[in-house]
Order: sequence, then structure tokens, then C-alpha cells
Amino acid sequence: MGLGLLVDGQWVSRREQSDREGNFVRPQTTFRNEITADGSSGFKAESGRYHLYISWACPWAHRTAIMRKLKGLESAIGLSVVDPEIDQNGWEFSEAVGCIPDMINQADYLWQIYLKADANYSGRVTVPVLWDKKTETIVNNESREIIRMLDTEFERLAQRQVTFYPEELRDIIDGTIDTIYQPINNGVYRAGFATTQAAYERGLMDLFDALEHWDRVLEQQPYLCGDCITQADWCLFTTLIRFDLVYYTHFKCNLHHISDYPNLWSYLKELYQVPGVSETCDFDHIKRHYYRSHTDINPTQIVPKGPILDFEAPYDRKVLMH
Ligand SMILES: N[C@@H](CCC(=O)N[C@@H](CS)C(=O)NCC(=O)O)C(=O)O
Repeated sequence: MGLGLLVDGQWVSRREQSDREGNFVRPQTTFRNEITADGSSGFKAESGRYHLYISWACPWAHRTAIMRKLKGLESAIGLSVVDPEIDQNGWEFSEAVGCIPDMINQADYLWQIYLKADANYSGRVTVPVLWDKKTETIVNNESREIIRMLDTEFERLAQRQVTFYPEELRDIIDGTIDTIYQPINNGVYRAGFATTQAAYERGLMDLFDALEHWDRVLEQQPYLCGDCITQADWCLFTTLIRFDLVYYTHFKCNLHHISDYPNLWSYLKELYQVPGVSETCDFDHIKRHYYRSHTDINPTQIVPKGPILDFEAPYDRKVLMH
């Protein structure tokens, strides 16, 4: 596949992704600063100060795009979108349809942004990136922390007064995001990037056990944490929306489709139909990214036409009324 990384400030165009047993290993994220409403952290929530670098294709970055949209933060926080195809040069800015070039740092590649933040940076160069124009550094590149900040610290600048992190549910929300991470969000990658049969099967079984579990939960309650949509739902959503299109075939997550699970499927359609969300779902970028970037998994780089799925179809959540 030929993904690269930075080593002591130098771009290296090849890296290992799995351990000796063939398990996919996702390293920790490095920029973990916090933006606060009052600026006590050194990063104050201010209009026009921050910029998000995302890929429409990436499930982690997609979370931040959804939060920016649903909170009405588009005029307060700028956006750049990388080209969907990634090769040994890493994420690249381009003029392709759906992309937004980097007007802030005029970078051609995302690694240049990382080097601007830290000239000796070593590690993966990933999206999402939350950039501070004032101090010219990366505030944070961990999606769950970015969505939390956008949700809680930008209230004053948000054009829509909605919260996905109500005080009384915070522990449950955090716990749920933790619980779904390894088997589901990362689980599709553990199956897809495994390099041994055993590692693939471990990822696959964890994934489908967890999907069964949440399908049952959603029979009893409308959303992962109860009666309202929370950050946890958006964290699950960005994996589910890619599942039947990409993970089922490309990552061999093929015991069932999401559309085979009555509750997960209607829940997925319901979330997709929340106003604003469909505008963040770029199926062309999603499919091109996976099928054309991972050439060790799909050497011909052919992008399948199907499946035909209707996320706009009515959802019938009869289970909810209790
Ligand atoms: N922990 C990060 C993970 C981000 C991540 O892995 N992004 C992928 C895209 S789906 C990436 O940029 N990969 C590039 C690479 O690994 O070189 C988060 O949740 O924000």
C-alpha cells in the first residue's frame, strides 16, 4: 500500500502497519491540546481562528465535519479537504471535485502542515487536523477530542443551539465511545488490514459480535446512550455509513450487511436524514479512497459501481415507542 510517515521531520514513503502476528496496529495520536471557551488552556474558542483539515473519505475526519455542520460552525471554523486518494506521498491537496485546497498554509501535502507545527515531528500524518492560525500550530488531531471541543467550547459561536454531550450523560457517552472503538470503528480496519488469517478472524468476530449487541440495544432505545442523539452516535455513524459500500467487500467484513440488521439499518437511515448530515457524506470520495489507495488489497484499483443503497428511504423505528 505504501503509506508514508514523518521521521525526525523527514518524509519517508514506506512504513509497517502490522505487528508480527499480522494484527493492524493504530498508533496513538500526538497533538492533544484543548480549546476552551474561556481561553484558560491557551487556545480560546474564537471565530476565524481555527481551521479544520479533513478528508471526506475518512471516518474519523467525517465525525468532525458532521459536528461543524450540526453546530452551525461553518463561518467560525474554516475547512480544507484533501484529495481522496492517498499514496506514498500521503494526503495531498488538489483541485479535484469535492476537494478544498489549503488557503491557510498553501501546503501541497498534509505533512507540510505537521512540519509547520513541529519541524522535527515523527509519526503518522493523519486527518482530521485542527489548526490554530494564531499560534500557527496543530491544536489537536484526535477526532473524538475535536468533536467534544466543537460541541462544548464553541457554544457562543455556534449558530445552532444543540448539544450532543448533555451533562447528565457524559460518562455514558465517553464509555460508549470507548466501547465501540476497538470492535467497530477500529474493528473494520483490524479485519481489513490484517495480514494473517487469524488476525483477520479476530477482528471480524469482535466486529460482528459488537454489531449484534448494538442492534439489540437499538431495539430497546432510539440511540446508543438513550433517548437523544449524542457524540457516540456520530462516532458510530461514520463507520456504519461506509460499511455496506466499502468495508463489506474491500475489508472482507462480510458476515452481514448493515442493511441486514433491522435496527442498525433504520437507525443509520435516521441519522443520515438529520438535516445537514447528508451534505457531509461524499460517497464518491469514500469509495475512491479505499478502493484506489489500498493497492495491496485491491491491485486493479477498480472501484465497484454498487451496491445500490437508499439512505433516504423511510426509516421505521417502531421499537422506540416505550
Ligand atoms: N486517531 C485518529 C485517527 C485518524 C486516522 O487514522 N486517519 C486516517 C484516515 S482514515 C489517516 O489520515 N491515515 C493516514 C495515514 O495513516 O498515513 C482520529 O480518530 O482522529
